[in-house]
Amino acid sequence: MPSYKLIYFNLEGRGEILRYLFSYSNIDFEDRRVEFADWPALKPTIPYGQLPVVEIDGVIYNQSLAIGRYLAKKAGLTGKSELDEIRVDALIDTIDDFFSKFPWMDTEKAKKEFMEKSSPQLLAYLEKTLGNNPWFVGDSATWADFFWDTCADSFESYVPGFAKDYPKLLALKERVKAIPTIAAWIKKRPKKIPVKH
Ligand SMILES: N[C@@H](CCC(=O)N[C@@H](CS)C(=O)NCC(=O)O)C(=O)O
Repeated sequence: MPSYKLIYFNLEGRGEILRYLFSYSNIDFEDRRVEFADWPALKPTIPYGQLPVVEIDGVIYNQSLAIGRYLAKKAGLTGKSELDEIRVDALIDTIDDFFSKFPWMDTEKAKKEFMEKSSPQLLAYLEKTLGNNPWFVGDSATWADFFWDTCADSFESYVPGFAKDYPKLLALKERVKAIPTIAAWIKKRPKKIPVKH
């Protein structure tokens, strides 16, 4: 088994999908959390100067979704057919587009306004895709379900209740969190630093 080290900030953010995927597959990984004060010195040593990265047997790989897809493939979480894989990737890319546009560093007001304006399109699409099924694609969980849960948790810490009108999407999050290996990870992970509102 290769040795895995995830390097990310002490946040859920873009690192948490990888922590979920490692945990789901019971793959041991070092969960290295970089302090913001140490980042300027570390940044030049990281390919493309951004986190997360994963070191596999001493070699650094970047881009969270490239790494996520590698782990999801190993776990059988990318979809059961080629067409299901398109559906899963489309969900991942759509949620990621939204995540990238979210004004993380802006004011609380700007975050709330962005959510009010832009989230209905995302949430309606996700709810329609889910329909009355337990998972977004096919009859079992995929990493798109996991990604929705981890990203929604990040949005929720800044704009509480942003998905309150979408009970099916909220129930999906609970379903992901109830998967035993994910539940075990959530129980042992470091507590989130509360966001000041
Ligand atoms: N597309 C990249 C985005 C990575 C990214 O934006 N990382 C941010 C944290 S979430 C970062 O490293 N910020 C610090 C910096 O750019 O100096 C990925 O998914 O890995």
